[in-house]
Amino acid sequence: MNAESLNGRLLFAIPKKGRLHDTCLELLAGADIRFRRHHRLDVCLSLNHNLALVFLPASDIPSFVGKGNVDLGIAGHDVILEAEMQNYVEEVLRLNFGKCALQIQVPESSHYKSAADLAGKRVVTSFEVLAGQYFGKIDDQLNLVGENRTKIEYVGGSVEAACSLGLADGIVDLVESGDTMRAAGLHAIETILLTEAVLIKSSAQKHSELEPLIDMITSRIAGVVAASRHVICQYNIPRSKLPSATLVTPGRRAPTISPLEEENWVAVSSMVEKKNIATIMDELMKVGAEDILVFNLDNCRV
Ligand SMILES: Nc1ncnc2c1ncn2[C@@H]1O[C@H](COP(=O)(O)OP(=O)(O)OP(=O)(O)O)[C@@H](O)[C@H]1O
Ligand SMILES: O=P(O)(O)OC[C@H]1O[C@H](OP(=O)(O)OP(=O)(O)O)[C@H](O)[C@@H]1O
Repeated sequence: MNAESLNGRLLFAIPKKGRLHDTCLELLAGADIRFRRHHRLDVCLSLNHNLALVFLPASDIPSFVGKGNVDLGIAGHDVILEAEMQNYVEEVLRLNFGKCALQIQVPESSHYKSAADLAGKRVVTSFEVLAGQYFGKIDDQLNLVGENRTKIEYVGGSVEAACSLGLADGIVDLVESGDTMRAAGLHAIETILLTEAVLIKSSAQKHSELEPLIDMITSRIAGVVAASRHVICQYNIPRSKLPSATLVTPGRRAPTISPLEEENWVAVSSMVEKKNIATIMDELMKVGAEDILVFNLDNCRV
């Protein structure tokens, strides 16, 4: 492939490894963006759209999109803020994965109870901008100046080892399950930010001839994301109990109701949020539903 073969193509940046990579590939498959990635090659042409995928380090994607080097990308909300690209990229769609929290953590054995207790101490992090802004405000409130201000040290990884190595009094890092934090003998004392993966485009992208393709990709990915959040719930119920059941499963517009061969019984089918399904099934049983079945959705446009 040469540079000319990219001419006129939409460039779509995808994290090349790490936490977001696998789910991004699932989204591309769900959006029917086909490609063949050659071993060790980070740029590849789509086989069925006028676009090329660019596999980049997750933390570089906001700057590539913000500076207009690529048109579209998937990145954590956290790294957009860390790269200070929030005014240069537009967050088009929240993607409902890569959810975690940027938290201030200290050794469980320490006496630090809040970020203010750590002010003036040593904090190690890969998020020096966000940590710097957060502690900067606290330092200002406490009128700390010069050497007395909080010392933010950057490390590229293994942040959680910093306290036990004696390099830090506290750290700022991402937490999802909390396993990494607990394994390192740390606990969280404050949350700086909640984050998830987002689809981003360059703010300068408006009115480009690529806009229709961006809109189509956005709509396809939105469909895959919506499908992952929902299930189809189907059940049988006596017609007389339908009013209470449809309060439990109102559907997006309305539930689909079909007559059964058995007199006075109907089958109901309705889209519901996956996270509520257990409670919904409990409620449906209480109002007299039977034969409750739940199906995953592969894809949708809602
Ligand atoms: N434990 C986690 N659970 C969910 N999402 C996470 C988790 N850790 C990180 N993320 C999200 O994934 C993004 C990439 O994190 P990852 O740990 O893969 O980065 P990385 O290894 O530094 O990637 P790269 O080196 O390629 O930049 C983070 O910016 C965050 O948005
Ligand atoms: O709360 P948990 O579920 O344990 O997740 C938190 C860990 O996940 C991320 O690192 P990751 O495992 O992606 O690897 P990295 O440190 O190499 O970036 C993050 O930096 C934490 O170390």
